[in-house]
Amino acid sequence: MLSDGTARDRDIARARLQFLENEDPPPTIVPEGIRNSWRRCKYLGIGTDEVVVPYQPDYDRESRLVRAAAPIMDRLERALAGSDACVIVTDREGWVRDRRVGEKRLSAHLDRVHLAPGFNYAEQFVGTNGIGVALEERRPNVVLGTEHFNERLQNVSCAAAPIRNSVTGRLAGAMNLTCWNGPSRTLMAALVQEAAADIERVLYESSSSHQRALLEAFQQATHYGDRPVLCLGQDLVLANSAASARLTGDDHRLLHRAADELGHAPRSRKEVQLTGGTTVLMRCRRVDSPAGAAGYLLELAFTDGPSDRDRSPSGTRSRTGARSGSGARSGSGARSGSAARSGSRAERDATRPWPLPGLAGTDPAWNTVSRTVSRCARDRTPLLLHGETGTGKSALARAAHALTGAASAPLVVDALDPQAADAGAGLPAVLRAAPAGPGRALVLRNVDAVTPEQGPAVALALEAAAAQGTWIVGTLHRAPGVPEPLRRCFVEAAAVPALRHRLADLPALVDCLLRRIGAGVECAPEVLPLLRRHDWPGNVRQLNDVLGQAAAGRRTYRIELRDLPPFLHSAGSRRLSAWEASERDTLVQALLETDGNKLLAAQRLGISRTTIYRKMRAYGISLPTRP
Ligand SMILES: Nc1ncnc2c1ncn2[C@@H]1O[C@H](COP(=O)(O)OP(=O)(O)OP(=O)(O)O)[C@@H](O)[C@H]1O
Repeated sequence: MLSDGTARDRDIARARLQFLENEDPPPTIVPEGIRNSWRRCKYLGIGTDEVVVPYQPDYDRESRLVRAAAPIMDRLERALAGSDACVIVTDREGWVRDRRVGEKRLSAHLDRVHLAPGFNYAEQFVGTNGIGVALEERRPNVVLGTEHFNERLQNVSCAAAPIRNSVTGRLAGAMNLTCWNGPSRTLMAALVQEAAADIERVLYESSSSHQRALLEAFQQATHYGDRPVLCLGQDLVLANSAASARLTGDDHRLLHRAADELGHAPRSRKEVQLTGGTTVLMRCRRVDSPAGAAGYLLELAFTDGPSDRDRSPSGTRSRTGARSGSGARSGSGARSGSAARSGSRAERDATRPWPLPGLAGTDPAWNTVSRTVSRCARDRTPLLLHGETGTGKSALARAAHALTGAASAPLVVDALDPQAADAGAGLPAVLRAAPAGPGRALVLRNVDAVTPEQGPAVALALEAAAAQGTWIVGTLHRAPGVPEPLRRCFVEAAAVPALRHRLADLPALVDCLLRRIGAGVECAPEVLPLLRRHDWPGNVRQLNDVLGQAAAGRRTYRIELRDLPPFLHSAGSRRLSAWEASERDTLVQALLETDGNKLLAAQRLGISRTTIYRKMRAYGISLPTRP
């Protein structure tokens, strides 16, 4: 830890000022983690001289995290009594849940900068700080004095470490130690990491015996080698990277059903056809815990459709499916384990971004599908892309085709287009008329909408185009939907991940889509967390529409919470009637206009405050508190 006057502090302070005036921070002076955080802060337009953070005084003081952290916080409070140090625990969104301070002056200072229970210290509100960086980058870090983005935090230093739920692998919160500038940074970092590990251990011990049994079985099975392993419990899915890269959430359900059908045989094998058409041989073992059957451990061997890495140099054709871990939204914990240990080529490839022109994303499943589509475009391998609507199937084909240096864009034909789907020879005729030859690409959207009558003629037209060198791509929402005569037209298949399964890509996608919408349009910092809460059934297309409409109707230079459509402010899972949807929208509008003040909103709508609370609960409305 350095005192205010050290040369390093001065250099960092100077680099920060230059950075604020648009110079990139010199890597020799500013550590990489800090540089990256400063860039994120600048992108989000975070203030540098005022601490303005959301506050929610009503939170669960008995949450699992708070209970797990309590004995560790008690111990640290005793150890740090009278010292110039403070320990803080936050939840995974950065809300401060507990704080213990050694001495009064530091306590008063932290109150002034709102580093106190009920306030949110995520990076998107306060800028570079230990808690924010630990949660954003999911790793321990130290932020010293002038490295803080906000000037008001520069007379303290902090070390923080993420707290993970070791069963699900998910982030649970962060542990942070803050003190006046001065003490040794190594000690701070070591102390905070040890405390985070202790909380993780308590969390593990408080998990169910089913979950612990599954995790143990999973760890044993993945300890050696990198064969695909999947563990399925009632509320938990564990997959190593070799399995998660090739299975979708629907595949998990199929495999679960197949395992159930095997009954109670201690070890058995079964062949299962996955949603992408690939067949997998699963070896299944039931996992028991002291409380009964916990779930299944499946060791998988993909018996057809070798993946990228198995493709021989002589050009043997293959089928691939790609997707990252799954099911997190359906109430199951999902994690990818042993990626570091296994390190097969497919896994390493998945972590390497594969940028395509005009598209954003670096999620492993997105990287894998981008790489597959590019290879197919280069080799003219007919490809079937499946994934929910708006995930970017046509966009991928367009971008990969452009990357081959082709002069013309792909011709996109939609089998659902009434003209193409015309009962006469409509669709086959449209396909036959498409310009064909090397350098051309033909995308047939909604392949599954081709009628049985049209199927044979459409297959012939696609084969004829492919024979002339045209790259053929088919898109549809669910892989098994390809009608029989058309199956033979496609040599490879790949899954495009849903947006809710790659939410880490959200900031890059928002950035990319806003650039398309127009120069200078940006989002207020509190917008991204709200976008992250949504499921996005319409995927990137829906995100694009929401941003486009919000940008068109924005009242200031940037998109604010109140510019977003009301459905984003509510998290209800039930389908609403038209009347209910309109009631919810009116409620959200009133709350936004009164800055979340329920009393004012109730008065404005002529209803009681109790009613407004009840309706907010019923519709799942929770407006982030505005600073
Ligand atoms: N990774 C991405 N980066 C930027 N924009 C994207 C990305 N993925 C999709 N989009 C945009 O989202 C919109 C929808 O994409 P696209 O039409 O390719 O979806 P799709 O999966 O083919 O949909 P459908 O199944 O309905 O045909 C397009 O505007 C596209 O440019």
